[in-house]
Amino acid sequence: MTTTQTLSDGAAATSPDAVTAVCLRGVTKRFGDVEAVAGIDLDLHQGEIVAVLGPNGAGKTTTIDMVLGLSRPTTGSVEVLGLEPRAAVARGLVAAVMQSGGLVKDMTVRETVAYTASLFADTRPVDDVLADAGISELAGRKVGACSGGEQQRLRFAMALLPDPALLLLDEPTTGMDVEGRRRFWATLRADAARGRTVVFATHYLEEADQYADRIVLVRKGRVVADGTGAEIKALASGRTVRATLPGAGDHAAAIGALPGVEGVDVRGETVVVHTKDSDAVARHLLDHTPAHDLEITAQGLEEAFLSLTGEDAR
Ligand SMILES: Nc1ncnc2c1ncn2[C@@H]1O[C@H](COP(=O)(O)OP(=O)(O)OP(=O)(O)O)[C@@H](O)[C@H]1O
Repeated sequence: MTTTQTLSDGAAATSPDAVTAVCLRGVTKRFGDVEAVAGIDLDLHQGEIVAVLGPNGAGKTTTIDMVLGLSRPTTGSVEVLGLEPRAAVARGLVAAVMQSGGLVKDMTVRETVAYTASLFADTRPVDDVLADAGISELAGRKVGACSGGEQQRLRFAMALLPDPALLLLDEPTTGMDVEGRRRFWATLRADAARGRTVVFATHYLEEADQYADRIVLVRKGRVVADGTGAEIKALASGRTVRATLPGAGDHAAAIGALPGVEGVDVRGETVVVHTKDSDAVARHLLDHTPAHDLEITAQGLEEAFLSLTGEDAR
């Protein structure tokens, strides 16, 4: 897939006159020979929970860094709530939870949050953000004694201090257990209902599908699909038809020419066909070849993701 597939306007929670939370226009970012972001146009709306989904090296972190004003695009423009990213951050409108760094092991959880609060002119009460992040009971614990998931929730508490209109999260639930994850998303969902825009980067279609209103799929620095979880899954709703086929090699070309067929693998006397129209393939195999023992399977979520972002994605 080389062109962006815009499947919905993603504006369900938005009134027509709402300010766009994040606006990217023709954004590229180069590091020497590497084009980490290769031309992204994107509008994210207030109150949306958006997953930026893509494999390693797709450009997710680079894009988030530009939205945070940590780096500037090579070309194009980034606006956050109508402002230049650094101006939006300086006003406390944007906060982020990144994967690592930013914590002092010898400080307690409460000291860490209180210290961060002291850096802002105006923040929410420390106890409130500890409670929202589900770590009130850990307040007196040294950061170094907290698990990875607990440290991630501590970063989340710190990010909630300025009550940001836009919250950016890079792999937010790494290390969290099931209950921690559930609480985390429940908090984010409640905040989004009050208008906070939440953008998170993830490798997992399942997490994106479960928690995001909208999934922006990136691959090699470009947006390759943009829509709800159901829409993204439908894009890759192919099936696999497997059959025993004596002389499979002689039939491969004809099978490959059938409508909807995306790939044909011949492994000895077994043929494996990836297709959007499994009925047509099954009909052809049974009517025009000596195929037998047909099996038709639907693609799982992870396969759908791989077929949209893999090397052979069209
Ligand atoms: N500071 C840098 N210098 C050189 N290359 C960089 C730099 N930062 C990122 N890259 C490259 O840009 C590309 C995109 O990286 P990025 O970290 O944005 O991907 P990602 O989608 O966040 O990946 P991951 O899921 O692995 O975190 C990669 O090829 C990466 O190696």
